[in-house]
Amino acid sequence: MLDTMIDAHIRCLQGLKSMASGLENAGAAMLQCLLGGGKLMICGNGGSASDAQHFAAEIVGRFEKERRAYPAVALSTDTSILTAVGNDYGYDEVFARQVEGLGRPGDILIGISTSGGSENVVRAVQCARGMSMPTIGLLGKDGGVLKELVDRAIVVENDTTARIQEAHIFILHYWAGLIERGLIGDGENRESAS
Ligand SMILES: O=C(CO)[C@@H](O)[C@H](O)[C@H](O)[C@H](O)COP(=O)(O)O
Ligand SMILES: [Zn+2]
Repeated sequence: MLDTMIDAHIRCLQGLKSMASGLENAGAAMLQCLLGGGKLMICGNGGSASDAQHFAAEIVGRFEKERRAYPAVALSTDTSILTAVGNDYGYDEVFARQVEGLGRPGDILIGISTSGGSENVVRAVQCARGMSMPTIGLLGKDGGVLKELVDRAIVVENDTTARIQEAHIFILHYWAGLIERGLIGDGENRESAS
């Protein structure tokens, strides 16, 4: 069981090598957004909510280097907003409503969904598009409906949700490093103490 899982995990990550240019371009778009004064908004359900929060923490806090803070917000964190919007408008609206309230043109929305089909992520992307916010989908399986909806689709083509999630967090760490190196520039490239 463990051996099989490890082998499947490695195969899944190996598959990312063929996605190098798409991954780099999406990371560069996020870097330009932050350098231009925009913010990253990230949403997803369950494990993908955790991934959204993890990534936001690495942008607002830090990844590996000492630097100033940059703006990123995970849309799964405010329980008052989630319960109010979920209760009054339905769970499908919990992310879209926050995009409408917090998003500005020039921000980027990153929707994370292993199936590519979560309705609340779909609606958030539709809302962002209506507000001229570029959208990135970090997806799995065949990319689902979100693959056709987002400006940039990153699809981990695997059928196992856990393997997709493991690849997603790897990609988010790759992006965090790429973005951080771009934010710091060559001169101030200091390792953080911890
Ligand atoms: O972490 C896991 C499964 O590994 C679950 O919590 C999983 O994220 C949830 O079932 C999500 O609701 C799945 O949504 P999505 O990835 O299909 O958009
Ligand atoms: Zn999981």
